[in-house]
Amino acid sequence: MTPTNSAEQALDEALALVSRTPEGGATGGAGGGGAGGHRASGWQRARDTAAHAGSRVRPRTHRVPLADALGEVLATPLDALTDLPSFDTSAMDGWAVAGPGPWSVRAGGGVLAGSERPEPLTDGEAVRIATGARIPADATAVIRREHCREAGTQLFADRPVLTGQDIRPRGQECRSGDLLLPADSLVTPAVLGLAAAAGYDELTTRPRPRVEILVLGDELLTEGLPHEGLVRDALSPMLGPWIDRLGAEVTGTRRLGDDPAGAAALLEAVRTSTADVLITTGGTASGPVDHVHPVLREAGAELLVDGVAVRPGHPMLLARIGSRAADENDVNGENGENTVRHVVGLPGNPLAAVSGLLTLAEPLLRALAGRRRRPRYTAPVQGDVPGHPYDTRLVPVLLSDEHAVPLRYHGPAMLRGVAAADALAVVPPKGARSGQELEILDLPWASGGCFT
Ligand SMILES: Nc1nc2c(c(=O)[nH]1)N[C@H]1C(S)=C(S)[C@@H](COP(=O)(O)OP(=O)(O)OC[C@H]3O[C@@H](n4cnc5c(N)ncnc54)[C@H](O)[C@@H]3O)O[C@H]1N2
Ligand code: MOO
Repeated sequence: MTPTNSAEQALDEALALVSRTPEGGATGGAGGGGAGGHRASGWQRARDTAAHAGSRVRPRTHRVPLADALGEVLATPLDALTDLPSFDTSAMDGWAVAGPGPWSVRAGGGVLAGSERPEPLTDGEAVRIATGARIPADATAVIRREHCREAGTQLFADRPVLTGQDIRPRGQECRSGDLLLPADSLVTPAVLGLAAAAGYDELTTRPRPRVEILVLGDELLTEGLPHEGLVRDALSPMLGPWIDRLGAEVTGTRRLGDDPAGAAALLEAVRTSTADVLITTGGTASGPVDHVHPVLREAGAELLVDGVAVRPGHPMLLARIGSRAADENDVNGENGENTVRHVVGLPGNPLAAVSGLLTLAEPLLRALAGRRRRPRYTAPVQGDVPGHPYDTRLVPVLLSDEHAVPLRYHGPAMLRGVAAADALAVVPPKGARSGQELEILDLPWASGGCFT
C-alpha cells in the first residue's frame, strides 16, 4: 500500500551488494557455500532448471477414490463410461406430447426424475413430466408448463411447438468411449463432477510429490518470546501449509541442530529419505556451521542450481540425488519408491526462504505433480521501484484493480511485508519505473488456484 521506504531500501541495497561481482557471481561463497567461485543462475533460468528437473522424473501413478484425486493430475485420459445423458431426458418441467396438439391428458401421475420407464405416448397424447425425467417413447416434444394451458382433459399450447424441443437426447454431451479430458488434466472440482457424471468411482492420477522439510539451526525456539540471541522458528509453521497449498504432500517437518549430529542426520535424510523432495532451511551460506553444501557433496549430489541472482534469497540451491538411469529404467513408473530425489536448499532468512520457495520449489513441485507451469502475467507497478544493480528482486505487493502496490518491510529477514501481500512482483535489475509492467507471482492463497 505504501511505496518503498527509501531508508530501508538503501539498507537493503547495501546488504544486497555484499560479496557480489558485476557478473553476478559470488566472490565469497555465500551461495557458493564452500563450492567457491560459482556463478549464480539468472532468476528465470533457475526456475526453468527446476521445472525441467521435475519433468525428467518418471511419474508414479495410483488409483484413488474420486474425492482423493482433487488437485492431482490425470495419469490416463478420462473416457466416458456411458452416454450422457444416458437416456432421452426432459429439459423442463411441463408436458411430454406426441404429435400435433391439442393433446388429451393422460390420467394419473406424471413422470418424475428417477421414476420407472414411462409407458409410450400415443399420437395426440400428453403426460405431465419433470425436468430430468425419462421421455416416454414416441414423444415428439416437451412443452414448458408456462407455455400451455390445461382445459378439462385437453392440453393447448400457447405457441408453436417444434419437434424435439426441450428434449435432451441420449448422448447429447458424449457417447460411451468419447474422450472427455486428456491425460495430464488437473483434477478440479469441475472434473470431479464430470467424472462422477460419466460413471467413475475412482481415478488414475499422479500422486502428489512427497516433501520432507528439515529446518536447520540451533538458535530456533518453538514457543515463547525471542530471548538471549534466540529467535522463534518462523519457517516450520509457514512451510508445511505453504507446500501443501502448492499441491504437494508434506510427510514431516523435522528440526536439526547445527552440530555434527545435525549434519549427520541431514546426510542420512539426503541419502535415505523416501520423499521425492527434501526442503532444507538455513545453512546454505558460508558460515562455520552451514552444513548443506558439505553434506550434499558428501552424498554425491549433483548441484543443478547453486545460488541465484535474485534478492532476497540468493544462496538458494537445487540438487539431485540418485541415478537418473535407475529411474528411467522403471519404464512403467511402478516402483513404489523413486530412485531420484531432489533437495531444495532454502536460505534461513525467512523472506529469502519464501523467494527460494517460489523460485525453485514451486516449479519443481508442479513439474513433479505433472502440472503445467503457471501462465505468466504482468501488472503495472505503482511508483518507482529501486532495483539491484545486477540481480532480480522479488518484492511483496498488494494487487489492486489497476496496480501492483509494493509493500514495505521486505528485507530478507522480514515476513511483515509478505504476510500482507497478494503476490511478489519480479523487479528486473536496475529497477522499474512507475507504471512499468512487472511479472507477478501470485501467492497460493491469493490466486485461488489450488484445490488442496
Ligand atoms: N559472508 C556472507 N554471509 C552471508 C551471505 C553472504 O553472501 N556472505 N549471504 C547472506 C544471505 S543473503 C542470506 S539469505 C543468509 C543465508 O543464510 P543461511 O541459509 O546459511 O541461513 P542461516 O545462517 O542458518 O540463517 C540466516 C538467518 O536466518 C535466521 N533463520 C534461520 N532459520 C530460521 C527459521 N527457521 N526461522 C526464523 N529465522 C531463521 C537465522 O537466525 C539467521 O538470522 O546468509 C547471509 N550471510
Ligand atoms: O539477500 Mo539474502 O539472499 O538475505 O536473502
